[in-house]
Amino acid sequence: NEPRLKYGINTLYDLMSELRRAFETEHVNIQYVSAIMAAYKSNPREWERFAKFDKYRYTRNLVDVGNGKYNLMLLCWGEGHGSAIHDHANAHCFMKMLHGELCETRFEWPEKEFDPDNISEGEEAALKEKGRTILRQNQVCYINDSLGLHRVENVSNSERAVSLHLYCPPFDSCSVFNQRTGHRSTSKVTFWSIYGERRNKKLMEDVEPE
Ligand SMILES: O=C(O)CCSS
Ligand SMILES: [Fe+2]
Repeated sequence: NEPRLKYGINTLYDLMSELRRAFETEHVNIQYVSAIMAAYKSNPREWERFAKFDKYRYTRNLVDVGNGKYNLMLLCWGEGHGSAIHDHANAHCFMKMLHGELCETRFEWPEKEFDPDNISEGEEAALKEKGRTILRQNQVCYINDSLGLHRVENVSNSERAVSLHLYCPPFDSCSVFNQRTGHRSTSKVTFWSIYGERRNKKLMEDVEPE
């Protein structure tokens, strides 16, 4: 199902329908999905209706449930907002920059299970950093658990950032890690808005595929 790419991905709608086609089969073609997402040139007029910012932390705004195969969402990062160090719950994670820049820092998995009686003191942290990348507009980044953990942050103190994330299969919780101790805990992930609507808490849980 690659021929469509030669006609280009002109709108967010094109991108969403091409992604639906790309995920029709069980096999996830990482190169092809990355190429489609890279081919879309960000146009704020197409995605600003999903872009909701919160003063204190980044927001997750559901755009499409992809026939139940994946979640496509817009993440809105105020100045200085960042994620915890996290894994991706055995799912594929594709991330495309739509506005501003984000800094991605990757980490190795903790070598040993967290031992509360033996927390490594001193500056050597339990999670080894293994690289830092500045993601710029329209760039696509891919990660899955076999590639390690990461933290994503908007390090700018003057510019907000918006990124488009696709998780396949969808998940509603992941693991978060303490960089110094390697302690792992589970974090539920929620949506600030659904299909552009800010809904009350109750409705957040029961999102049915469109
Ligand atoms: O989905 C999240 O909240 C993590 C954003 S970085 S992939
Ligand atoms: Fe992530």
